[in-house]
Amino acid sequence: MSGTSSVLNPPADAVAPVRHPDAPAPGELLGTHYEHCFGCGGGQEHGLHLAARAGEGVSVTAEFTVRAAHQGAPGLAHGGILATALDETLGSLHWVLRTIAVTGRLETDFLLPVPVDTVLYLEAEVTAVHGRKIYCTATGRLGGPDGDVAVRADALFIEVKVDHFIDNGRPEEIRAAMEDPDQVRRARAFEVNP
Ligand SMILES: CCCCC/C=C\C/C=C\C/C=C\C/C=C\CCCC(=O)SCCNC(=O)CCNC(=O)[C@H](O)C(C)(C)COP(=O)(O)OP(=O)(O)OC[C@H]1O[C@@H](n2cnc3c(N)ncnc32)[C@H](O)[C@@H]1OP(=O)(O)O
Repeated sequence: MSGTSSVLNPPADAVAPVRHPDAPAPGELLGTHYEHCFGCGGGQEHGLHLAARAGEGVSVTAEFTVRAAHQGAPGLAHGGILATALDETLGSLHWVLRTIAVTGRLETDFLLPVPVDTVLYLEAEVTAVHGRKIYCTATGRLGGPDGDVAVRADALFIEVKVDHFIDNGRPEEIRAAMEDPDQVRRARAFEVNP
């Protein structure tokens, strides 16, 4: 069973997404956007350590290996962790658009159970853009990039300025991030007009 709510259908005057001319080349490893991100950061012991690469067009691919720390039922990945992997992959699209955006809505279908030690092969693409609204979709497959779809998602991301994080984040982490030249460089890499 699959159905998507109407707010995830782009309006008639939405436009096709445009790959930013300075986007990383297809196949290039994107790296983390924040060291302590649960999805992609190296600084989270039980995080997903998801490694994403730029794809063709406005797309990315990623791999996530399910670990024992990610269980819900015995030996199986927790659904929320799988939704996180989809959300993180979708979030990585913004390296290719060079836009900072946050998840507004994420709708997920869980089609197959995903065992511990499985590699989930993820792919995400932007389908349309309407003002600040970025419509996108993602799949997670088992056995290889062309394997059976185990999870999928449709999502709406909303473009924000870097001030979204500076104004809302806990001051101690924001201070540390702003004092880290690598972090400032990474945040700017998302912005077309930093
Ligand atoms: C130097 C220091 C650096 C520090 C920063 C470091 C790194 C930063 C770099 C990158 C990080 C980027 C992202 C993180 C990456 C990956 C993680 C995975 C992604 C996530 O995990 S990210 C976390 C979860 N995420 C949130 O934490 C969002 C909480 N939320 C809000 O902060 C607001 O809610 C917001 C901003 C979304 C909107 O607020 P807003 O006031 O700006 O805009 P507004 O409400 O007007 O919406 C504008 C148009 O979007 C439509 N719209 C909005 N929400 C909708 C919904 N849910 N469903 C349907 N339509 C929706 C409206 O209907 C309107 O549509 P229309 O224009 O047609 O009227």
